[in-house]
Amino acid sequence: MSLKILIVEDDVAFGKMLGTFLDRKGFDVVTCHNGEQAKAFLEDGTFKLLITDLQLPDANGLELLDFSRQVSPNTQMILMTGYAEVSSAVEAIKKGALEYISKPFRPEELLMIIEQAMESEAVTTIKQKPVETHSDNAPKKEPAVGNYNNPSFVTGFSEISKKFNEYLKLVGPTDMCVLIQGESGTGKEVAANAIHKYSVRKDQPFVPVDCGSIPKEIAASEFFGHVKGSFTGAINDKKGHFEAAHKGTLFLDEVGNLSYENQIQLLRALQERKVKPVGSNAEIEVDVRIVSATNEDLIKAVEEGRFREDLYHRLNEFSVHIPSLKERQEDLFLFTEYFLDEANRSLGKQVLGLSKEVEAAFKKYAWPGNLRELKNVIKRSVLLTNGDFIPLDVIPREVIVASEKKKPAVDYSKETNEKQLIINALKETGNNKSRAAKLLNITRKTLYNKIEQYDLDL
Ligand SMILES: Nc1ncnc2c1ncn2[C@@H]1O[C@H](COP(=O)(O)OP(=O)(O)OP(=O)(O)O)[C@@H](O)[C@H]1O
Repeated sequence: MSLKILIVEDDVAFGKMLGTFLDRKGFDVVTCHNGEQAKAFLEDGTFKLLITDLQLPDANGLELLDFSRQVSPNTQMILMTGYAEVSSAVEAIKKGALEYISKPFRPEELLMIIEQAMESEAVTTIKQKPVETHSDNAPKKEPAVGNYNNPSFVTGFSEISKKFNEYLKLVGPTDMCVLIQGESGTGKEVAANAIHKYSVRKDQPFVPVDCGSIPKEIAASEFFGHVKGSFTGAINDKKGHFEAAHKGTLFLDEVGNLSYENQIQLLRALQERKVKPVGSNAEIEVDVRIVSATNEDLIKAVEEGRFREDLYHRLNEFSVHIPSLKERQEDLFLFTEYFLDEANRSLGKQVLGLSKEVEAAFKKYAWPGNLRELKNVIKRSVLLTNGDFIPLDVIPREVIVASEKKKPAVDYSKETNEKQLIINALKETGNNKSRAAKLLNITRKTLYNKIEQYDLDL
């Protein structure tokens, strides 16, 4: 007989993915989607482990915990929570839940908690059934589905990401010109789009313009349009980007690449809120919000006389620094999961996750190309992966070589600076107490005591 697990998850695809994963690992899994179904299963009294979402359409995980204690006292519980629900999770632990796991998480993390529980005999276990080998008749797996409110924008849960997203939300609804600064591939266009989506202009056009790729000779016609016959090649009237973005948002990417002459034209249009198409005498009024982005230091460009100071101040009514992937290291696996899901969907694949070796290499790599590089590496690897997990040999050489050069991770066993070590371990494990305790080489109970002793804010 194998260990019987009840999964309660209202996100049907995610529940199914977890169920399939654990089933393949040899557990006897039943998945349901609401509190009522869960209660009916629990009354049966045969489940050793209940893994439930905290928020269910008709119940709450804590309620299920109470219910389970009454009707099936031998059932242990793991709570799945959202980022902001840690206080309820702590309450659940106090009430006797075995552990909680913050979403989004990878199925392997859940497996680790289950295995630890089994090792510590918190869950009375009978041997698992043998793990299924891959066959063409194997049940189809659902791709991992994230838990994001907006399917195309991952906010991240590191402190720096939270702050950055807070800024986007605050400035979005205003009409301020925003300058987004950040390295290449960090998601500047995605952020500009988020600002647009947070504004009252959200149902109007969002027009992205790559200023780096417009030759300076035709920039005026690109921005302001032209009339037929105004220059050789102007065979028709053409609307410019300003007109196209009327009532919406114009996103000027790599704005630092505009020629000095184009900068003057742009400044004039912004000051007068009017544009004149090339070859026309008529001025057109435009109502456009400008969001621009740069990956160079524009202040330096101003100092060196390459960028006009007046335009810089005009564009920079509010500036936002977009963190590099290195700065938001804690979000690495959140983005990994998201891009994995995206790649699975676009390539028609069902890869479940990273192998342990790839996970370690990803952690050590510096990701100079940021999110774009991560996305590309994952898509390529998903394409080349035949099994459930991405193996090391499909990962680009540069990721492996660069990660091999790096020093090993911090040694958590040192007894100095205990509080900082605990903070680091919690950070490194995304606040997962079991894994943090393992890293620190202490029991989970000791870790909870230390958290209380040092008054660490969870
Ligand atoms: N928050 C996010 N959630 C999901 N995907 C993202 C996010 N940010 C960026 N991406 C993805 O990462 C890739 C790079 O993003 P984007 O093109 O916005 O970067 P960029 O900083 O504008 O790049 P460049 O400097 O080269 O213009 C895109 O494929 C985008 O979809």
